[in-house]
Amino acid sequence: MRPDLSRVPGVLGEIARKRASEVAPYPLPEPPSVPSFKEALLRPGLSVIAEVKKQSPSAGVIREVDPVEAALAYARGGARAVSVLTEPHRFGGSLMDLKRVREAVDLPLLRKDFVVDPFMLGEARAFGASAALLIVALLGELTGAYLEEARRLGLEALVEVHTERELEIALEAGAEILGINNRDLATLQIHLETAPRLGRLARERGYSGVLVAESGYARREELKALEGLFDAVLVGTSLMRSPNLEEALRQLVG
Ligand SMILES: O=C(O)c1ccccc1NCC(=O)[C@H](O)[C@H](O)COP(=O)(O)O
Repeated sequence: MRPDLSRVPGVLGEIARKRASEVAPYPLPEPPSVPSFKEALLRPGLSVIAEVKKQSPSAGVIREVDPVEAALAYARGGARAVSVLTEPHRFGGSLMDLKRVREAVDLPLLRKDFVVDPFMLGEARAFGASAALLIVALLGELTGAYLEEARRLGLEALVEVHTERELEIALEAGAEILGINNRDLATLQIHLETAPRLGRLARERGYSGVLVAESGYARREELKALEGLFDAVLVGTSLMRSPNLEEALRQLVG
């Protein structure tokens, strides 16, 4: 049940094909109990998923940081969930980061990686994630099958789209937590009107689940376009660039 990644363009394709080449199943530890990702995002007001992101293809090296320290600062600053990068080559993440953050904070954790094999879902659950990211641009028509496997494992899924076609696939697959990425993961270009546009379209198509806007947010006024439409926003780079993560988060959401 692996997607065909041969025609996935740009940076996204390079990262995904590398991750696919590395998947080698091994015995997984007993999964810990974890809090609900969805329930956390549905609390009143715009929820923030704060991302621990040491580096990225678009920003380069962002911050040398202990992921546990960053997650604790995010928790103090009011984050409702923490996204932990586990992709090692372009983001400097690891499953050990996820495990250590799980042991340090009570918030629900999102495994942020490029899931291209069902085994990566079992890893996410075993190392303490409440949810894993499923990128429709990678999984395509397999999105529904990966969603089913996640549910079987007791893992929630943030199903991420960037285009109208990907939105249709996500809705067809039965996504309950829908992420709309302002960033084109192939070209790295960011357009902040993407999330509101596709968020409105999702609601017009009858989607009543959780809506998450992702990427490119740095200032509170940029979040105004999300109010009344989105339940949550995922923010990484602008927080990680701030001298004080807790303060930056408080300023962002007030
Ligand atoms: O961030 C990148 O450069 C990137 C490149 C290729 C694939 C994915 C990438 N980022 C993943 C994300 O979407 C972001 O980490 C997340 O939405 C937070 O975005 P930001 O607040 O702009 O760091």
